[in-house]
Amino acid sequence: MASRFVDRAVIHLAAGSGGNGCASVHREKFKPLGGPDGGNGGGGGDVLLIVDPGVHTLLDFHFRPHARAGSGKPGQGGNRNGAAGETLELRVPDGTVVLTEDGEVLADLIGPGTTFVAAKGGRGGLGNAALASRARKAPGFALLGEDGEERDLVLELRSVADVGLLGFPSAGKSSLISVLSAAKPKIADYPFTTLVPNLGVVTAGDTVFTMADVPGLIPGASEGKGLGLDFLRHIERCAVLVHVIDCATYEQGRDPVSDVDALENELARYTPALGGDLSDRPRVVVLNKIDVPDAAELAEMVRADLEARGLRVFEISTVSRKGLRELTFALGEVVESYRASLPEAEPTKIVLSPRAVDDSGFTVESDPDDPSGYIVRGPRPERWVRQTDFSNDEAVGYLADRLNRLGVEEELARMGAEPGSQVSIGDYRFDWEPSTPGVMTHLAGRGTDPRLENRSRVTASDRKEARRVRRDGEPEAELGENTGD
Ligand SMILES: Nc1nc2c(ncn2[C@@H]2O[C@H](COP(=O)(O)OP(=O)(O)OP(=O)(O)O)[C@@H](O)[C@H]2O)c(=O)[nH]1
Ligand SMILES: [Mg+2]
Repeated sequence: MASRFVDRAVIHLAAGSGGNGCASVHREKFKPLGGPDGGNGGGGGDVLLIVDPGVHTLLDFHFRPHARAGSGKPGQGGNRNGAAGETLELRVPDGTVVLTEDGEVLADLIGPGTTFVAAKGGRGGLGNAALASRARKAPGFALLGEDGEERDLVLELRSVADVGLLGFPSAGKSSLISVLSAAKPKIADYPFTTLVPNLGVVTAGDTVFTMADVPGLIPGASEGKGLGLDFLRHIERCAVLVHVIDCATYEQGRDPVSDVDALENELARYTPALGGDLSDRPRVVVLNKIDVPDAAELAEMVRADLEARGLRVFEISTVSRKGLRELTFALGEVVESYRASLPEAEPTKIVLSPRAVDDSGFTVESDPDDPSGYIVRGPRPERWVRQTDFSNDEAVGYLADRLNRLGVEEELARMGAEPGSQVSIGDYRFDWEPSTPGVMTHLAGRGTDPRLENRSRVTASDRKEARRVRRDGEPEAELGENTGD
């Protein structure tokens, strides 16, 4: 069969990069150096996964496993900020579980509209206007935009249904859902007809419940045989498990009791990724195909054996429709009492993001590969390094100021770093040149565009501005210290 199972997909996502900030100096006739006016780069677009009730499989992701959100535009002179990159919204079916490639569950997406930020767009870099401060009146640099996050994720579909039908291939699971609900799944006399779960809505008096027909199970499924685990995933969310047993099979070594044993054995060996335990789910046994005389006889024979195990047993035929009404109402009752036993439902989480919020910490360690080297780790130092244009001395000086303020220099000194020691942060390596804490921030040279150096005395334009402020009450560009954290 050429069909592929489409309830699992590996996807490769790239969020948009942030645009670079702009370093620009305002120019006007008679006022050639009017101050920094470089705008900020736009933020990169996120990649979002959003539950859409109109989407039922992960098929699209098989054909298009790569997705990229839009990048932010660079800032421009005249205080123009770059446009933000476009967010990419990927539509996934209800019940999609998001995992890392190592199998760690990141999110379980249930309920229409539930959204998961799968890859975060890079921040835009601040322009030199936003970087200006009292100590750094006209920065001759801007920050670089950050790369967007790139992630490889696994999507798995776990149907959200009240009742899960399980059974050997060709037992009649799809037939059963087709006679109990409006669902019209493919039914055929070859095994593994069903490759994706079919969902049906069943009405039993006042009770309405959903039923999932899942691919056929064979012994060894829990080790991946047949459709294996692809099948077993779907029952994780089902409140009630129904064994659909083919009483008319002539296959060697099979009979209703050993079929139930085989199914139970696979269930027992399966470890639900979402936690919990399948052994406590209520079970019902359906003996199918009793329109066939031999099957009816066999069903009658094994009923007592199965009931002795505490199982509720129903004899049915999806062809003659015998026993269907009784089965439907019994399932409705089991579903109702299971629902009543559940703790209060958690409200649907609308936006899920697994990332930690606190990014303020950092560590300094000696470099195992370099006896005189040190490695600085931490979200902020690493981000600041990525934002730095190393071809610009002023930008490098600004980075040093930031690291110093965070206490990185102090910690390096405490760890025994000396001038010239190799320090690695993220993908970058530096020769460490310690600055004396407290002194650097007063160095006028750093962070000031050399073209503006003679502005340390009060100029005509300063006086003019002061007059304007007295008149209008508002400075033209009073910029606080903005570090772009
Ligand atoms: N005689 C008889 N045949 C049935 C009955 N129910 C289903 N069948 C037949 O059994 C075969 C398999 O039925 P399906 O409903 O496709 O079985 P399934 O369990 O969904 O099979 P897979 O999807 O392959 O796992 C088909 O040829 C059906 O017509 C029944 O009550 N009586
Ligand atoms: Mg089927």
